Amino acid sequence: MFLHGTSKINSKGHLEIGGCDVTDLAKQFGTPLYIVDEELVRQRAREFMTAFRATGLRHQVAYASKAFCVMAMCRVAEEEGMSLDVVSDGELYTALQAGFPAERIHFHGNNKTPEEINMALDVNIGCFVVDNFIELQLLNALAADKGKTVNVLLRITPGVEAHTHDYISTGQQDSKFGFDLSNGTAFKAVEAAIAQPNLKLLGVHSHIGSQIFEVEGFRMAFEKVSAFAVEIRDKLNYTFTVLNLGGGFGIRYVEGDTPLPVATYVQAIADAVLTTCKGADFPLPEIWIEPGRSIVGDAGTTLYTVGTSKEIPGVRKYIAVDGGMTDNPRPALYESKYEAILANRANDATEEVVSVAGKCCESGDMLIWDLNLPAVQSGDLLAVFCTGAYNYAMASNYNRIRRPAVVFVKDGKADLVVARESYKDIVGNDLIPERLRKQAVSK
Ligand SMILES: Cc1ncc(COP(=O)(O)O)c(C=O)c1O
Ligand SMILES: N[C@@H](CCCC[NH3+])C(=O)O
Repeated sequence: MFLHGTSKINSKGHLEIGGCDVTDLAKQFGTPLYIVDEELVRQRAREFMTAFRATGLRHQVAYASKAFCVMAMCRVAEEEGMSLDVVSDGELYTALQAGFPAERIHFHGNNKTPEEINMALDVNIGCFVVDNFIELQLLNALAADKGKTVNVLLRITPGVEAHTHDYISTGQQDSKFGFDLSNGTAFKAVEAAIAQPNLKLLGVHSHIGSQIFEVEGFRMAFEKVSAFAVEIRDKLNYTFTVLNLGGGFGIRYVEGDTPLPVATYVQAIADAVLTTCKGADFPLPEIWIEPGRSIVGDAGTTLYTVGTSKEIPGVRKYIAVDGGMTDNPRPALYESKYEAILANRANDATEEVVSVAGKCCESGDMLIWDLNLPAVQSGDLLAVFCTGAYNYAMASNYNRIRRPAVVFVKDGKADLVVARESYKDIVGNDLIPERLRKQAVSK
């Protein structure tokens, strides 16, 4: 059994995270429950910050809040000295409500609306990562209306395919994101950006994908990006001061996943920066990165209560938990794999192989196939590990299932940071038009 961060099995044979016995957490907060090991989040953030400091490069580590965006997490990101990457008005609003400094926020997205751009302009966010020509014009016009000049990076697709699931790989040429480097579009975008009076072009951004286990993709992306920076300097006499290499640093979900230590990724990036810039006599740029999953992924655990089971002799045994694809859509979307244990009987010997189903009315609502567990009983607690990234963030109300609560645990204390949705929340935005109300009454 692989335990992350502060997780351990206590003397009662129960899973404990952040000094809290999860069986107590289940009693106090109910299940399903997202449990976040705050210390591990902070540790991951510090690994990036420390590794960058050691390189001597000017840098920003921007937490990609899409991975898990709640106000408490924004507070932790700020306290750890990170910047913040947001991709929507909702994420921006969350960050601002949490008091995150606007000047450390970077705004991403391939279809930012005028309302979103205005909202970000009004609070003077640090940087827009511009994705396309329409946005370039729109941003300049809206900034001009407000008499402002804004920092921008241009998102380019460097033509590097990271080895990961197709749906989460973004740096290849055939992608909805960014300006294509290889066909000259990125060059035209730089010319267009420089010509806009209300935009200050800092440099370019590239993101090659997610859950990446090797440094080669980052190195290749940097080589392409830096060669582009040199080309721009030589042809347009314009020098980029920022290069952003995005996120995508992999984590260990299951046995066989082999992430590199954070310092290895960072050192490889720094080596590429130093060598290339020296070779091209290019002034050292500020390096930005945007880790999401690698900050919060392994710090999250989802706790479920087992309910029913179904055995099909000679085929398999299903056990069903009180959540599923509504709180973790990743297995259904990407065939993602997870490890799990019985949190209330963690020392019991494994006795059976079960497949873990959710409670949605959907055959594809499976969390884990073929998991070794002790003989499972109704009422057991199942802890699924590594659910900190893209779980709460991608949760839905399908089947009108209420989104679970989130607790931060640390030093034996559990703090509720997101309350479980209520029935009221479920119908909170519903309205019954007068004519239907009458019908309902007359039935
Ligand atoms: C532009 C950008 N930056 C950062 C991230 C964060 O990626 P990850 O969570 O894999 O670090 C993503 C998502 O993949 C992204 O699209
Ligand atoms: N949502 C993806 C990662 C983000 C991909 C897009 N930037 C996942 O759960 O793995």
